Amino acid sequence: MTFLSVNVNKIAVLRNSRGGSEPDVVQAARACLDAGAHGITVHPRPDARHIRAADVYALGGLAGARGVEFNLEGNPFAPPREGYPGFLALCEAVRPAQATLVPDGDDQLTSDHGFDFLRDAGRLQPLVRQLRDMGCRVSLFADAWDPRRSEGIEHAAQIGADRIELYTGPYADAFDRGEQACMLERFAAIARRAQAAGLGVNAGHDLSQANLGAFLAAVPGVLEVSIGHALIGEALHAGLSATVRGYLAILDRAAGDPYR
Ligand SMILES: CC(=O)[C@@H](O)[C@H](O)COP(=O)(O)O
Ligand SMILES: NCC(=O)COP(=O)(O)O
Repeated sequence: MTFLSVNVNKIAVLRNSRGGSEPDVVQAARACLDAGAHGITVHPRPDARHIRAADVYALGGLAGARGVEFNLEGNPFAPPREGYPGFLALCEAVRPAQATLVPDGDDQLTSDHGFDFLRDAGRLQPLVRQLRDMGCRVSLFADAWDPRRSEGIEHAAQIGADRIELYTGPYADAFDRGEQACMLERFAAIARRAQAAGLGVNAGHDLSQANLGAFLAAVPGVLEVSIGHALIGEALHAGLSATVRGYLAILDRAAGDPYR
């Protein structure tokens, strides 16, 4: 069984667009867990464009109270700044069940590549150890489509990581073009190599109800998918009709009010 961890970054995007606290990320996370999601993911960015440190603390508390996995994603090399204490400091404070390290820069619109393990293993090793000492399972964001980056995937196991997370953005793009077959073969091959090295395999980025089934059918043993962007968009579409009907019911009641 593959676990679903819902990424609630996009709820915070909406909230921050108006200031204030609505829509509330903790309430959204609670709804996801009530519906059966296995965990909650957030990927706070140093510029606090969506998830803020306070959200991380609140969601960590919710996950702890509900006994579900909290997956905290981020770049461990990004320096702290005002409003962002740094990835390791956040992990120290909330002790997420899983820390997913992602090598992205502040200037990126979103995550778009995994680690180059041949190059990055040395500097990752002490961080992996620190996070494991905090009690976190450690997962490293990994490419499957770019042979140069996935070349040293076994190094992830050698430096003590528990899992990799396959960056599925290129798969989602290929799926949209109807050209996913060759991409799926590459993902399946890297997943098998990682598993042979003793690593668990997670996956995420741009997965959706349209492309998830084919991915899981082709790639063996995926332990967890973290999904946010498409899931929150799909949830908006799924909920729009009912919400509009709710407003119309209010207007109907008001029209029948003789004191109006
Ligand atoms: C690592 C990954 O693929 C996701 O965490 C993704 O980066 C979400 O981040 P944004 O919501 O900022 O795009
Ligand atoms: N790790 C991937 C994630 O958390 C969500 O990515 P996306 O579904 O928002 O693209």
